[in-house]
Amino acid sequence: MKEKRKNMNYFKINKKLHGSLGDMVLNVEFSLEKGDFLAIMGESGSGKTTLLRIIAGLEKSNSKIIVDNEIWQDEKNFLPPQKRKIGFVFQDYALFPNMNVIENLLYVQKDKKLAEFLLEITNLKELKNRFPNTLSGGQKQRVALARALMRKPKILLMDEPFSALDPSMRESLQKEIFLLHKEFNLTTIMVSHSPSEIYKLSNKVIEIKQGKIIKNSNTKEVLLKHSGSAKFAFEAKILDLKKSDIINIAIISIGNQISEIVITNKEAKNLKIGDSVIVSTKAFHPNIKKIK
Ligand SMILES: Nc1ncnc2c1ncn2[C@@H]1O[C@H](COP(=O)(O)OP(=O)(O)OP(=O)(O)O)[C@@H](O)[C@H]1O
Repeated sequence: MKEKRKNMNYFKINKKLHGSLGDMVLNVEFSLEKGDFLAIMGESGSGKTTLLRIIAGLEKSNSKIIVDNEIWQDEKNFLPPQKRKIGFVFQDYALFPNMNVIENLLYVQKDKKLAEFLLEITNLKELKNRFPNTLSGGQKQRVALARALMRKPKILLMDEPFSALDPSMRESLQKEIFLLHKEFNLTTIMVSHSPSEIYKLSNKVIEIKQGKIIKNSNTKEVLLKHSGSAKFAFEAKILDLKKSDIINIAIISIGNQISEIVITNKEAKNLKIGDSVIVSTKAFHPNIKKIK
């Protein structure tokens, strides 16, 4: 893989991990252009968080990391975390509880002007003297984001940043992150389990399984992979299977929705509760009703 093109960021990550199924090797290689928004998906324990921590320099590993033509890590070099231009947003915010909002930002860098600017654009100005325990989840996550931007990062890392938020908070923060990513021309890497979030925010997706990349593509290609000739396709989970005299019904969950669908005898024989399935339809005239 070509690793030194201008504006290219190159990552070749290698680390032995003790996985739940025994030892496994996290071994992934990818490159990103400035301005890319990469989503990383994969089952629990596949190595996603460790990958972010290695890029941030928080874990020792046998890796090669080049960001904006600067070697952060290779066989001979290891740039410590505080020297890497990284912003890290964690799932649980990780704010300093004994510091108010603006102090949390200034701890990273004593640049009052930048801190005031970031508080302004993340709508936190009114809250700058408040302590984290008096803020809502969404507000805390916005502080974490503003703090991550204090370093003017070359790479913004986010580990499931919306998972602790309710759906409306999640949606407004997603919009904010999308705008900030564009405005600051960031290169962002986000771990996420949510296809809709990945679709809205990212332009590239990597899927990891047991430490290896099993898909690396642009977002639309990966997420619309099941469409084929079908018009709609959703990933769903079977919650229950019922059989009446004439028909078989599967109760499925799609995101936060639960639906009943009629299935054939043959399909019913192959399915059991808990299975993940693709439900697709060739409906040509969908009915769409606005609810909000
Ligand atoms: N420093 C380490 N040394 C050895 N093994 C590790 C280390 N850090 C994590 N692991 C193991 O590597 C595996 C992957 O962990 P990781 O947290 O990266 O997974 P993940 O994909 O982020 O999972 P989740 O989606 O549940 O957060 C786990 O089994 C974990 O116990």
